[in-house]
Amino acid sequence: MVLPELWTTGAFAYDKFATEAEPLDGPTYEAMAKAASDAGVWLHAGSIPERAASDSGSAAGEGPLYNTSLVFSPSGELAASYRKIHRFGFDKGEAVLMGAGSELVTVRLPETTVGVATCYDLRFPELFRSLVTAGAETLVIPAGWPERRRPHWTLLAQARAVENQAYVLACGTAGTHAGVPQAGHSIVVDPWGEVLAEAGTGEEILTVEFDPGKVAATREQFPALKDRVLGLEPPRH
Ligand SMILES: NC(=O)CCC(=O)C(=O)O
Repeated sequence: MVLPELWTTGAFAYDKFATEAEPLDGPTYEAMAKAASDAGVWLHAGSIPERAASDSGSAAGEGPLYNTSLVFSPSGELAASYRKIHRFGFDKGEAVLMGAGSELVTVRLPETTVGVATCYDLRFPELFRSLVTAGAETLVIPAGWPERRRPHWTLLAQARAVENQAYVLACGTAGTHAGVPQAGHSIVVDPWGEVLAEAGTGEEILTVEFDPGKVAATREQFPALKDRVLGLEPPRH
């Protein structure tokens, strides 16, 4: 199960990031750990505004903020957390308010290895290539993507699937966040680039069954990933 980005505050509700921020193991962590174990499922619980502990040991609440995703196992254990690496700089909000993550995160499930990214990360193919190099076969992307740029959302989700020969599960917010209409349109794309399921603009539960073995089969039948040329030099002039 996958939830969207910053659903506890609203993706574009910059004024709420600091006031609604939680430590990693705060109330949302508790509720989502219980939800995962009650349902007995792997749960990517979307992201929260995380208030990290202060390095300097000063009073609680003064550490940096991060846009942090949480992934729980079916027993309710935290399997992984991921701090969004590419902050949305367009209107300064996130890039000013949040710190940047610096670590790639993959999670081994029994059926597939998941690579984790968040929203704006979708625009940066090198992140996904690094995740695939680290073993990812399924790319999971919670997002708060605006309706205004919905064509980019579906195009980029398909592009990341095709170029990496991986499943893409991208879950977007619905409704209006701080005056910005959201795209919704959560989407599941297979390693060949075919859209297996796509939601509408409104709130919706999207259910899809997929074959994790299709990643290896696609990579074997059409081995484009093996033909990469790495380490190209910049032009000399
Ligand atoms: N929440 C986000 O990262 C917004 C990204 C976005 O609107 C875009 O890339 O376009």
